[in-house]
Parts: sequence; C-alpha cells; structure tokens
Amino acid sequence: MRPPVPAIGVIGAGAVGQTVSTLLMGAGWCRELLIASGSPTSAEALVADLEDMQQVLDASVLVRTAHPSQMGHCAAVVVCPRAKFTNTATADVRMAGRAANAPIVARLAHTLAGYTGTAIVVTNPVDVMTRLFAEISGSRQVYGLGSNTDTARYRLTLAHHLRVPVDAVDGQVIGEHGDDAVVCASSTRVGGLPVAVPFAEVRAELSARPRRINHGVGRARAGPAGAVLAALRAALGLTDGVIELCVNHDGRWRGIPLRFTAGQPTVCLPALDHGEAQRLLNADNKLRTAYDTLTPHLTEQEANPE
Ligand SMILES: NC(=O)c1ccc[n+]([C@@H]2O[C@H](COP(=O)([O-])OP(=O)(O)OC[C@H]3O[C@@H](n4cnc5c(N)ncnc54)[C@H](O)[C@@H]3O)[C@@H](O)[C@H]2O)c1
Repeated sequence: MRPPVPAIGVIGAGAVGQTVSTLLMGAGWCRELLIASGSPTSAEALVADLEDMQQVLDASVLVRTAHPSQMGHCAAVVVCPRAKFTNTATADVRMAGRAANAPIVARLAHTLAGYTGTAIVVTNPVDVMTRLFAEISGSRQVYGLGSNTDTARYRLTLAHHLRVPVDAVDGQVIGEHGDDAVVCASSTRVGGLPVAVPFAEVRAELSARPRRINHGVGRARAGPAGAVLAALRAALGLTDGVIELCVNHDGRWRGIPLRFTAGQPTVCLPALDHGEAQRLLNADNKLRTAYDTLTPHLTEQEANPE
C-alpha cells in the first residue's frame, strides 16, 4: 500500500531529530523524509545512517538532505534545532534556551513563511518558540510539543504512587512546558474516581525525570520523539484522539488538550478549580512576558514578518 503522507521534513539532526527520523523510517507512513541540520555534515550523516536502516528493513521511505526552503511541499515539518550554548540554569531550565534558540527559530519561520502544512515545534522554551514560529511564518497549523510528555509523566508518577496500572489514571498537565506547568488535579480520575494528588511528589518528578534522563543518556529523546509521532498522526488525520499540544487558545499560547478528528483539532480543556485556573493565568502571564521581551535577542529582520 502507498504510504499516506507524501513527505515530512525534520529540521535539526540532534537527539530529537535523529529519533523522530528513525521512528518515521520504521513507521513507514511517509514516502519521503527530508533532513536539515545546523551543518551539512550532521544532516548527511543522519541521512546515511537512515539509508542503512532503510536497506536493512527494506523500508519504503526515501530519505535525503534538504534545506528548509525546500520543505514547503512537505505535509509536516518538525522544528527541533538547538543553538550551541551551555545551559547552567538550575530552575526554569527550558526558558534558559530562549535567547540562543529564538534567532534560529525566527530565521526558519521566515524561510517557511506562508507554510500551509503542519509544523510541530519542539525547540525550547517550546511555548515561546511555537508562538514565535507561528507569528513570523504566518502558518496556521503550528503545534508545540511539551504538555503531552508532561501528561505522560504525570500519569506514570501517579500510577507508581498509587500502585495502579497507568491505564487506570486519567489526568492532564497543561499550560507551560516548564516550571509553571499546571497539574489538573481536580479533574484527575483513577479508576473513574477522584483522587488526592501528591503534589509535591508529582512536581518533583516532573522536574527530576528529564534531568535523570539527561544525566543518564545525554538528552531526552524517546519520549519527545514518541510525542512528535503521536502529534503528527493526529494532525495529519491518520488517527483520532486527544493530545496535549501548545496552540493559540484565545490569544494565549499554552499547552492544552486537543481532540483531533480527521486532523481537525477541537479544544477540550478540563474543568479547573480556582487554584488551577489561577496557576494557568500565572503561566500565561509568564509566557507572554517571555515572548514580549524576546525582541532584544532578535535582529530587526528576524523579528519582523515580511
Ligand atoms: N518540547 C519538548 O518536549 C522537548 C523535549 C526534548 C528536547 N526539546 C528541545 O528540542 C531542541 C533539540 O533538542 P536536541 O536534544 O535534539 O538537541 P541537540 O543539541 O542534540 O541537536 C540540535 C541540532 O540542531 C541543529 N541545528 C543547530 N542550528 C540549526 C539550524 N539553524 N538549522 C537547523 N538545525 C540546526 C544542530 O546541528 C543539531 O543537530 C532543544 O531546544 C531541546 O531543549 C524539547
């Protein structure tokens, strides 16, 4: 059977880009994979590695390097570059990449101005970078990835704490993919029943888990790449379901649950209690300030859509 998706572009051939590309090669539902990176050497090396995989598996996916300007025809692009910088932050770790990553994301958004496919932004701080990419490119289907992984980590933590199977846990984390993420405890259900959420344990694990992964294997890759594939499948209409992604929701860019039906998203925000609503407002304000103060990190050309 002919793969349903013609082409997908992956921009950034690091830990996330490599894992996303490997998963896409294995999944076999796109015909062509286009790879761009910060250096021709890394893009070419990833393509060579993927070609080996393609031959060994007799996979049908073709892979080649391409400049982002050659990705306009792709059904989707995955935006996962990272600038070279040393992150010394001990709190708000993702936000620390703002100044370094913003010019790269802004330049890519200019390159892909008017893009009509689906863009999945991964680069941190993801909620800010998603908005930056969307506003400069003018692209209408831009989704940021983060709350979905937070939600997965929340469910795993709760299941472990309560000694229940993770399938029994239904609950979400929304807002910022960062220190001000909002745990939707009041709507969380375990086996269909409300539950006392151990906030301190959940918050500690949401912050410690990525650090442990980074410490042990260099960078988080499998979880985020899996989330990229889930987002692509939903946004490209290959599967229906709910996934937490960063979008422009009433003028605020934040992670929220979206129900995808045949590729069309509908917001399905859980009911929030007063404290959760306040925390979401705080996260919105923090993200807005982070966005509004990006300008000093961008040249005039990078900042302004043409
Ligand atoms: N949102 C999430 O849930 C999530 C999860 C994991 C990682 N991330 C973020 O994703 C980004 C990538 O992470 P990583 O671990 O793959 O980083 P990495 O350092 O392993 O790789 C970064 C890649 O970006 C490339 N690059 C640099 N400048 C580029 C440019 N101008 N154009 C194209 N490519 C360029 C580099 O050559 C490198 O291949 C980081 O910002 C990271 O914090 C987000």
